[in-house]
Amino acid sequence: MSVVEVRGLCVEYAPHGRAARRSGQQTRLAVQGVDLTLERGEILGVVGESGSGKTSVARCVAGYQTATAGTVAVDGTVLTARREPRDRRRVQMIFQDPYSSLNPAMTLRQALREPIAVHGLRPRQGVDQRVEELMTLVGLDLRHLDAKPRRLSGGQRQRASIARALALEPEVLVADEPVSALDVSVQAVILNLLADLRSRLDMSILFISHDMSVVAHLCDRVAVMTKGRIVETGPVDEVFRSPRDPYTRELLAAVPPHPWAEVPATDTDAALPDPTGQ
Ligand SMILES: Nc1ncnc2c1ncn2[C@@H]1O[C@H](COP(=O)(O)OP(=O)(O)OP(=O)(O)O)[C@@H](O)[C@H]1O
Repeated sequence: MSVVEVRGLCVEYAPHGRAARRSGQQTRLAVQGVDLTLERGEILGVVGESGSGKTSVARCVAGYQTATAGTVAVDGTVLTARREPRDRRRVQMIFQDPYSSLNPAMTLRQALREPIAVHGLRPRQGVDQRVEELMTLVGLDLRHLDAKPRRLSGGQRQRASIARALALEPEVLVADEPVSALDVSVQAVILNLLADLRSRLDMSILFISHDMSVVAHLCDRVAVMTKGRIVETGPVDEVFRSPRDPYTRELLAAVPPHPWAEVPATDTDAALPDPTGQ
């Protein structure tokens, strides 16, 4: 059984604010009947230009957005945006800007302890050990435990937001453009971390990106989205070798090879100067 099954998903946005309504702005159909499946341990890329509806699909899967029509099932159970905490935990989202999931006032230790404690995922005496395990899992040095997010580099912050998502022991990670805001040298490092988490934890990942070369680097399958619809789905190498849809061909033609595509996957982020000065 697929770990995520999306059927006939539609998302409509009403015009926002009185001025928009007065000026006769129409309801926006951002997602128009999307079907998707994510298999266990798979990384599925959803790729398309800005405004194609990728984030709206991602938010519905993670339970941040109410669908106008259609269903999202996780492990065969249909979940709406109103989820019980137990179900909300099953799908975790990471964002382009890791600040959006990290409280600037909290140290990493506090940020990682909190979800474990709130959801009662470890007995009290096991929480600190779990926090350290999570730091190690995402490749963060334990000396950063008492740092606040602003003291970290962009790559370290993204690692921390991944650790926080993993603290909830999700079955699925939804990653919305998680490397788009990072320096090119750090992008490959975070992509390799996601690939590593998939192999080590058998994690299933829905990976949203506008960048075909990033998708080619990381994903097993790709769904190509434009104007709220999926126009092509298939194994990444097949879609790249012989794209069937004209829009996919257009996307591929527009993308130069990524600067890091040939770079060996060493941990360049860890080699950055330590912003905590320690
Ligand atoms: N909260 C909202 N209210 C109104 N319209 C919205 C809202 N969120 C998204 N939209 C519109 O819905 C369409 C799809 O947006 P969405 O963010 O899902 O696409 P995207 O492919 O992820 O684009 P981007 O990469 O720019 O985020 C766009 O036209 C966008 O302007």
